[in-house]
Amino acid sequence: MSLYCGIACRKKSFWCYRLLSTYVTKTRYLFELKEDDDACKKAQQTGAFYLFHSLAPLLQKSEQRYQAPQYSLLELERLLAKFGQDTQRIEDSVLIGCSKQHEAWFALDLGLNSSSSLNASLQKAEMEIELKGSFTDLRKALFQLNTKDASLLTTAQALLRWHDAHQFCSRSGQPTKKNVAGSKRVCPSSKIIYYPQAPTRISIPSSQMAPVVITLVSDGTRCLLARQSSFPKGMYSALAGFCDIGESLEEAVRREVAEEVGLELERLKYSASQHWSFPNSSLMIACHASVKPGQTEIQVNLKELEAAGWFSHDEVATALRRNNPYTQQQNGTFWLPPKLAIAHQLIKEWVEKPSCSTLPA
Ligand SMILES: NC(=O)c1ccc[n+]([C@@H]2O[C@H](COP(=O)([O-])OP(=O)(O)OC[C@H]3O[C@@H](n4cnc5c(N)ncnc54)[C@H](O)[C@@H]3O)[C@@H](O)[C@H]2O)c1
Ligand SMILES: [Mg+2]
Repeated sequence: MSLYCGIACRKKSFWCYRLLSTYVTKTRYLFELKEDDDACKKAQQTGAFYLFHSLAPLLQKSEQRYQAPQYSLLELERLLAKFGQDTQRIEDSVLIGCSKQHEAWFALDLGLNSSSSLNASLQKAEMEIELKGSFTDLRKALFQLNTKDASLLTTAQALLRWHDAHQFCSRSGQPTKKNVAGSKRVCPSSKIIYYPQAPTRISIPSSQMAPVVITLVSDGTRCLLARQSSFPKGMYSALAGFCDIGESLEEAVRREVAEEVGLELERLKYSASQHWSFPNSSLMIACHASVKPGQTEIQVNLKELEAAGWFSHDEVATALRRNNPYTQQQNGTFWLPPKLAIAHQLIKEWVEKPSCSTLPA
């Protein structure tokens, strides 16, 4: 087993970006902004903002086409000042993506009640005159926008709507606070962390199921297994991760693999699903995926994983035969999740049919 305990070279950020594909570096850059408020605040300085009013995006017409204008932080601050608003309102913005060159994109709704500023929301008509555009119902706007803007604004609206609906903790009743990127909200009193989809974490049994993708990556002869520090000693599993709001399952699979081990997928194929209760209700959606031969160098994201590695067919088939690893665990022996876990089913499926035919990712 060639186990990479990933040497992440810290260069201003979590990883050095050499050798990683554009897609992987972009994914990891966004992961960093979601995890690090200071990094996200810094990204706002050079980023671009899309504007909404009561969940309707601002569109401007140029020639016969509509486009969604972007504003710099400075332009936004000037606009707010012009209408007597403090710049605190910018704290309501959410991270929605970035360019290949790592220009971060944010969305800000000027019409929803602000949880960061005491100012009232801005009047729609006045803003449209000032901005020479119109705040347009998103369903209508989707017919007028290019695919990139349509997808970005759909994610933006979902995130802005979620934050607007989760201003208070369902346990303490206290106001919740969003992180700079808007990838979560925390209640300072109950310490519950809310993620865009469902309330999660500690003690609040979620009435919803958070969608989670779990992927067994193969390079044709080996499969990729990983472990978190929270796993029982010696246990390795497939890569798993919560879907982000606005994401398709395929996008979530590709993003999670890029974030966690720095690999870009070539193909993926749905396998099965499972309800999973730990730590809260999740809907596990399991896939097989493959990487291009020769593009198999793992770069472990040490903020998420303790280790990851490629395991041969024989090693995994042997591990599957270990029926109760807790009693049989010897030093250096790795073992797999229990039969009940869909990770076990995925791995067993791969051992029985190593070349599960997969579809383009
Ligand atoms: N049934 C199985 O075979 C199996 C195998 C592996 C993992 N899992 C489950 O999959 C889930 C996701 O695995 P992971 O921890 O690698 O996820 P992950 O890779 O997304 O990392 C967890 C992080 O995601 C963030 N996050 C985003 N949305 C979240 C939400 N709705 N709830 C909680 N955290 C959220 C948090 O920052 C959290 O620390 C876990 O609950 C785990 O129990 C199940
Ligand atoms: Mg994970």
